[in-house]
Amino acid sequence: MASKSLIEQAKQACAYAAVDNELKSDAKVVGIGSGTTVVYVVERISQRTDLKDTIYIPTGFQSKQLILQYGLRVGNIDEISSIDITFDGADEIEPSLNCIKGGGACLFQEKLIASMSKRFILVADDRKDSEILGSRWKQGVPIEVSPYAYLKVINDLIALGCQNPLLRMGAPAKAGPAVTDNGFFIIDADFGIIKDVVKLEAQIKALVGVLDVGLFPGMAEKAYLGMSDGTTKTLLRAI
Ligand SMILES: O=C[C@H](O)[C@H](O)[C@H](O)COP(=O)(O)O
Repeated sequence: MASKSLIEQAKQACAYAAVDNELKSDAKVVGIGSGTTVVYVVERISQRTDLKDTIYIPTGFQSKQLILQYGLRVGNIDEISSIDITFDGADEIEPSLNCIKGGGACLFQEKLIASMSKRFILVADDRKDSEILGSRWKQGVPIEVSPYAYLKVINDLIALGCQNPLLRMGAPAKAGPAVTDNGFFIIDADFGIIKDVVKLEAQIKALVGVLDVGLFPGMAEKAYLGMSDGTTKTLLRAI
């Protein structure tokens, strides 16, 4: 069997460390994010024998399939009012743990689950480690929009200072735009270096037609970063 690339090893290391250190035996409800790094979170959880009664709340189709694939209990967001802890990936993380998410077109359900969680823990390899948002993730801020409103939102984003907002396309897997788990489109909006994350998030969220934006300010408590030398670095949000 081919050995894992260094990046995959880094993802696995940070995910395993996050689960080992943060997931306590008394956790009743656990949120599971989306993307390639949380696969290792679920893999590690499935190796535990002390979490028999725990239910797992997915953040989208991939996340739900992952929970089922590992034989864990899927919970329904309609049946719970709070989540003990959520693990999720990120596309860029700055030292204060503000982050960009949505590179894989999942962001609204992720933000919803994060907002219901007592603790929100990020797992990522060190390509996501950044001094300031917008300096490493160059694809732009992902924004989930109603298909009916996408052109109006693109024009609004230009008025907000985005040079070239792009409607994300589904090629080669799908002709036409990428469609999210909620039946919405994604616009990638490059705002360059983002100095005021809170303000930009509020401005974009206020646009009619926007479901949510992949800026997550002030939500994560801790980030586990898998480094290329095999170690894991932990970042803690200053409160
Ligand atoms: O849309 C996708 C999600 O926000 C992911 O959590 C994010 O893109 C990070 O994914 P990955 O762990 O694959 O880098």
